Amino acid sequence: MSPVKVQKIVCIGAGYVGGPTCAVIAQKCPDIVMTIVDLNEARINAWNDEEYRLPIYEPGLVDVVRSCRGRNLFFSTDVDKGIQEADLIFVSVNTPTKKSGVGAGFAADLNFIELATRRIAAVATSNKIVVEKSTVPCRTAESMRTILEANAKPNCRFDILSNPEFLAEGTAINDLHKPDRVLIGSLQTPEGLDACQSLSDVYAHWIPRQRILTVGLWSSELSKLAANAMLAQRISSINALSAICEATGANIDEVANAVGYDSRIGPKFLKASVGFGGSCFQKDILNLVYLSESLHLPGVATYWRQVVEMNEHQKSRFAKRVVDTLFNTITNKRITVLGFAFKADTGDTRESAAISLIRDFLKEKANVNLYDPQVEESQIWQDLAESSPNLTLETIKKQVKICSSSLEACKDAEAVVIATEWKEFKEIDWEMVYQGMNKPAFVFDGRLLVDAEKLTKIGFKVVTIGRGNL
Ligand SMILES: NC(=O)c1ccc[n+]([C@@H]2O[C@H](COP(=O)([O-])OP(=O)(O)OC[C@H]3O[C@@H](n4cnc5c(N)ncnc54)[C@H](O)[C@@H]3O)[C@@H](O)[C@H]2O)c1
Ligand SMILES: O=c1ccn([C@@H]2O[C@H](COP(=O)(O)OP(=O)(O)O[C@H]3O[C@H](CO)[C@@H](O)[C@H](O)[C@H]3O)[C@@H](O)[C@H]2O)c(=O)[nH]1
Repeated sequence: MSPVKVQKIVCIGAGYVGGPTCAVIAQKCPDIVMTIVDLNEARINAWNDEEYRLPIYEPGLVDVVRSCRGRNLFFSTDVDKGIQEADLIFVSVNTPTKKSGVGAGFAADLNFIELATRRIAAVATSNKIVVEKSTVPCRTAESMRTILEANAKPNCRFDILSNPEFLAEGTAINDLHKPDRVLIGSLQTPEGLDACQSLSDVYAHWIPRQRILTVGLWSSELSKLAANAMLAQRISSINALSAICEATGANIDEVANAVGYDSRIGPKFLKASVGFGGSCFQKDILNLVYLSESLHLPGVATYWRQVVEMNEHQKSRFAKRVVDTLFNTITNKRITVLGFAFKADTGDTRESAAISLIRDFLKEKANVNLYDPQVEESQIWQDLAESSPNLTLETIKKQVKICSSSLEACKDAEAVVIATEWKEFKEIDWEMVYQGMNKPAFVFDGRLLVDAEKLTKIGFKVVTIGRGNL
């Protein structure tokens, strides 16, 4: 046998990973036909939208899709046809934290992976390379292989690879064009190594070979969880230090800068914040916690769990600081929350710190004005309803007003809380905001975004994460 030259790829799952990743593969590999399939018809329709109103907001994505959709990039709901025609299948479905049953609240829900795997086995009529793109617990590839082999048609073989994705939302296109590395895990058998070579050849269209790391399957799966756990751990560490700064008069930016100058530590991912969000960090760490417990390593599980607990503490600590500073009550006061996405340059709200903040403000019976430049209104109502199950949506809508600009949102407010680091919040006409607010006018900067000294000169009382009150 020799490595198969990949000509047709299907990606199952047209989400935040499948969409951008495979659009970039199509852009960089004009000799490969790429089809992205999904059961969600509305999502596929949006990917095919004539005006390019795509289902996710990601800078640069529209240009990539525009350059190859209809040429060698296709979006479809016909999952079976996609599977049958492809030589290589990416499985890029969601793997959320389990909500019930064994491991609820920690383990990854692998139901979507299993359904996609069973579908591949049921409809494939030729050999396939099956690539785990989703983030999964260590040894999931083994379960996939068992399912595929037990249901394979005669003369139909499956080789399984792990190829976790490391893109971050908001910078996905740049991350895909110039990744730090591409990781491919395979069985170390001749067939496994051939499959690995086939996928490496796809990436080698635009990524230098020395950045394509090939390892064993289980190392690849675990490396993805490890990378996210270590990134999140840095944020929890700097956030823990931000609490000490607030109590001592040290400045977290100065501390992070001084610490990050050490080349063994490095400057990235040391930005203190109101807490990390996103669909991955919390989910993947809890997954690691569950894995550690299943392996009878409770000390290891406790260590990683603390990274998530610190994050929860940071979010509630910040909400409490708002209440404490506003003279211990925010009942009936108008609080403006700027930003609802979990970070700038995305419309994604999964695990966004803003959701926890607003939930806490609603508990205190505050009125909230909210503005985010990208998040859809329907998504905001859904997130707020889910986070405050004891309140009816009608009550929430009485307390929360979604505004169409920062200026509108800040009008008549007692305090502005910056929850997401959108660049436009830095550039607001703060003089005008000040004039329209009740006095004393407070700004709570949960993202180290605005120039606190400048705002103080205007007249604001500025409270910044990781700094004592000015
Ligand atoms: N979002 C990120 O930035 C990111 C980055 C790296 C890795 N990941 C991982 O990648 C995976 C996908 O994440 P995402 O954010 O793209 O999820 P997502 O929810 O945006 O997309 C998953 C898609 O899969 C579809 N799907 C589920 N089961 C299906 C099936 N059987 N057949 C066809 N379609 C099916 C869903 O309809 C959905 O559209 C997860 O495991 C996640 O942890 C995510
Ligand atoms: O110094 C920092 C850096 C990030 N954040 C916050 O951390 C969260 C996650 O940010 P980021 O990692 O940039 O975005 P994600 O899209 O969640 O990407 C992470 O999760 C993905 C899914 O697994 C991985 O592929 C990426 O490598 C990994 O960075 C966001 O709320 C950020 O605001 C901070 O508070 N301080």
